[in-house]
Amino acid sequence: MSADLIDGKAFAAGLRERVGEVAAAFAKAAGRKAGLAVVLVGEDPASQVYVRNKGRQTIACNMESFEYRLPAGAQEAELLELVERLNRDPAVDGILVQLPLPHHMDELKVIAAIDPDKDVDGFNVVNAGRLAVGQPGFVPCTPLGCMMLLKDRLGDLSGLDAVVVGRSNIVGKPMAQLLTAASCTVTVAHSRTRDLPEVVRRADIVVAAVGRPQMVKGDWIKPGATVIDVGINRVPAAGEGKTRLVGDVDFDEAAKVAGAITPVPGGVGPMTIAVLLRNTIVAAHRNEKIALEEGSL
Ligand SMILES: Nc1nc(=O)c2c([nH]1)NC[C@@H]1CN(c3ccc(C(=O)N[C@@H](CCC(=O)O)C(=O)O)cc3)C=[N+]21
Repeated sequence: MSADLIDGKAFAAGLRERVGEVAAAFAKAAGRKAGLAVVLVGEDPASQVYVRNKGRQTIACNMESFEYRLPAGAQEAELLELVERLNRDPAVDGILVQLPLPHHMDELKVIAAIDPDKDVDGFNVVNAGRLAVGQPGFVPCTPLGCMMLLKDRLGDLSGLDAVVVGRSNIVGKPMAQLLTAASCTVTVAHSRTRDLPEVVRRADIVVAAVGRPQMVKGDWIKPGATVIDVGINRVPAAGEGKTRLVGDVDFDEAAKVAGAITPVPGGVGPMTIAVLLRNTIVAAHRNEKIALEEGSL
């Protein structure tokens, strides 16, 4: 391996530290802690682990965590009612409804019900629109975390060729907009892109977010490029019933060619939750009309 490792886990720990300090000062100024509400529908074991981790980290950052669980069979109307209640609750600054939802629920409808100024996931169309036109709003946590890692590594990104592999609403599209706003020349590639390896080989910055284990190969990477791997795929591993996590990039191959690369786990994943906490403390300052010092996060 010749690439430098981009340590998302360490960067996320530093970000949580800063969020914790800002949140302590907020609690003093506002006379209450900032609050994040997380809603989980159903009993998916992986989702339960994530929700528990979010709650723990929220509390560790001097904020209040509110957890709500609905059974997998709950009606959509029940969830919408809960979201409305959280919208009105002044102790709640941020609302996250864990996705995916059960199939009988309309995710777009549920996300649309969240007050855009409490939508710390940045999934509401109002926040997508704000990002598209460059207004302040909430930016989805995973792409914002990727941008933080890129700027920390590369500084000014202007003029660089960036290729985003994947066009989802939660990663690919907002990622492309953030890179465009940072003056990169951006290509959005996906499963139907012709000669994908050739397209990726042009990139100074590769962001892989397609959800296909180890799809991006070493010979797709321009020597010295910066590779951000958003994929989190659980695959079978050696040993009876064993599994392991791999990204969308073939790490061992790509690390021989890239200038820098994020690992999975320990790369983008931990950044997602740290940025969620960052977005929540930003929301709290806006809700209480307390100024947040530029550069304190
Ligand atoms: N409304 C909503 N917002 C989300 O942000 C959201 C969601 N729904 N549904 C599920 C996905 C998934 N997600 C992850 C967050 C952190 C890690 C993470 O910290 N991963 C660790 C490894 C964790 C492990 O070992 O399983 C890592 O990459 O190092 C992974 C995945 C947020 N999501």
